[in-house]
Amino acid sequence: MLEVRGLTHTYPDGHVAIRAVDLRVEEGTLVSIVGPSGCGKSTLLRCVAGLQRPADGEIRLDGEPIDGVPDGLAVVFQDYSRSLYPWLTVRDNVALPLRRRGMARAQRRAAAADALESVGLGQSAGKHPWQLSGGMQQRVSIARALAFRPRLLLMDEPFGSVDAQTREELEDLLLAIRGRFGMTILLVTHDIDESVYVGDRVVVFGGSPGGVRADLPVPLPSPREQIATRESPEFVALRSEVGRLVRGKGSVERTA
Ligand SMILES: Nc1ncnc2c1ncn2[C@@H]1O[C@H](COP(=O)(O)OP(=O)(O)OP(=O)(O)O)[C@@H](O)[C@H]1O
Repeated sequence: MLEVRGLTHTYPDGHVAIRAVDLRVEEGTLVSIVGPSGCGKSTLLRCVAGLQRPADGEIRLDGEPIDGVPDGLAVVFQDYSRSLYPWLTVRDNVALPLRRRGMARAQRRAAAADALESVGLGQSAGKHPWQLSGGMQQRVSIARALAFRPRLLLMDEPFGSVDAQTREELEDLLLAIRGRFGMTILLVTHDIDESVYVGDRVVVFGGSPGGVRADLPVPLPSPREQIATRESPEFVALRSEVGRLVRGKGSVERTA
């Protein structure tokens, strides 16, 4: 369980990016966070990741306060090209964080191979990132995050740099991974359709300073399917509602 209470973050220049954010996420839930540019989504994620210390409020993961980067947490950012080391093989990129955690060599290789298999890149372990397409490189970033079996996976626009078809493949990969590993996931996205398609809940952020405008359950059955799910009346209705809320129209509600 992830609990965020009264979270406020002020940058050193005095800018208050988020104010009094409350959020509770049950274990194994995938929460999509959407909202207009600049409303503080990444700020929230960086505070939860322990990468920046909030001015006020608290964040607890399974009851333990987050103060610094917690164990069992992995982050995937949009810019895979800067997060992978070009001089290392795909296998070594995935295994590197395991080495830093003191895992023995044989275990590292096995964990990296398993993680690469689970993102469909078992055959590419010996290649270098620059030999792979953008979508494949982002799969490597996801494999690296999965390799040490995080309890909490934070993703900041992870599919923002790939083409539309690859994006759909990665969305389905994310759902498959969540089904297999069962970790809690916070996914920041600009894409309203994506927020509904992958989410168990959609949290709409807005305002300045940013805060939670709405927290909506996603009443769509699983498994989801790119065409049938997106055509369903429930999907269409929720996507419209989220769209209105993101644009600052529609009633503010917290229903999840
Ligand atoms: N290091 C910083 N110093 C000062 N202000 C910052 C800093 N980083 C972000 N901000 C400001 O804080 C606010 C929230 O930024 P943040 O990046 O969290 O928003 P966001 O919702 O993730 O935006 P986007 O969707 O465009 O990525 C913005 O007004 C931004 O300009």
